Amino acid sequence: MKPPVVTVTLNPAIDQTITLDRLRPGSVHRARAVRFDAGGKGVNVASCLADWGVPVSAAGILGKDNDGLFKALFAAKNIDDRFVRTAGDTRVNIKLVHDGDTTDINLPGLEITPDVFAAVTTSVLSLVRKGSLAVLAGSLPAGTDVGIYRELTAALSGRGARVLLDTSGAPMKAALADGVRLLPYCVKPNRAELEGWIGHPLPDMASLVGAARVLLARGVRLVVVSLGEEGALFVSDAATLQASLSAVACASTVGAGDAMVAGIVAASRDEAALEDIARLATAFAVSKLGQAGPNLPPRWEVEARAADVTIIPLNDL
Ligand SMILES: Nc1ncnc2c1ncn2[C@@H]1O[C@H](COP(=O)(O)OP(=O)(O)OP(=O)(O)O)[C@@H](O)[C@H]1O
Ligand SMILES: O=P(O)(O)OC[C@@]1(O)O[C@H](CO)[C@@H](O)[C@@H]1O
Repeated sequence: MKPPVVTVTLNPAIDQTITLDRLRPGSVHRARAVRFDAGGKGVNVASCLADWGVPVSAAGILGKDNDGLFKALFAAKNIDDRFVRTAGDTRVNIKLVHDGDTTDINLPGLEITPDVFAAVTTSVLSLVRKGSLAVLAGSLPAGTDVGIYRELTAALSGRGARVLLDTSGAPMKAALADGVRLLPYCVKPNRAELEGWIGHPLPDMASLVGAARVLLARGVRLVVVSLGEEGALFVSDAATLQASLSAVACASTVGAGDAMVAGIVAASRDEAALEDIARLATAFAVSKLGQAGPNLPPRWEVEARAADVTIIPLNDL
């Protein structure tokens, strides 16, 4: 049996997606539709993995007063619910879909006490073994020590798990700082997150690849830089390539990056080569764009898209 896959979401959210004809700041809007989805980056990754047929445990911290949507998602998709419950409500993040775009308003989240973090760490470590894939994704709840992803990465790597980190700002800096000994196997920043990490603009492919290679030199094995409609860069010691596919439909861009992480996990679990990781991750992301909520369409659709992905080698950059 393949080693277990676990996702960790320390700051999950209920996503309230509101569809507007157009957004005009300062005016009254009449919404066309609203929906609520259990979300947060690691929850979305788990949801897409479950759709693909990968058994997955979802861990992290949920407010016990409004966990109904999460329970329903986990039950419907057979996701192993390992969330620690704490007092209060999980945050509700607002996603405005308008003018062919999405505007996110993300709230800070619950205040978490150290004993809750200790319980999460114990639970996550009990779920992995050598070869496991562990996804650490999203922001941290208010007041959290920014080193928590660095510490979790070290503890998980010490158990032989491969860590995929998708975060931004100070927690990303702490986990990927010069001199940190145990780094994630994979990171998936978007352009703004990578610019924030390196500290200057990355206006073209050459500068993006250069920044990704700084991370490789530190010890990260796979760097994926997601670039919206330009696709994504996949950079490892073996090769550098850009993968893209036109989106046919866009129900919501929320969670496209998380679907991409799920595709990286699914392909890495099968020890796929870099080009196949890029194909599957891109197919997951573009397939999710056509779905409302953190969901994938049927497997055959995703497989057909994977075959259609355009791959451009950039080894010479
Ligand atoms: N308009 C688009 N056309 C084609 N592909 C897209 C488009 N938007 C997103 N994608 C695909 O989805 C991937 C992830 O999207 P994006 O770069 O927006 O991630 P992100 O910023 O991490 O998103 P989020 O945090 O909302 O999940 C891209 O690398 C690309 O493959
Ligand atoms: O505030 P964070 O943790 O950075 O991001 C949270 C979030 O925007 O990420 C997911 C999309 O990637 C959503 O489900 C959720 O609302």
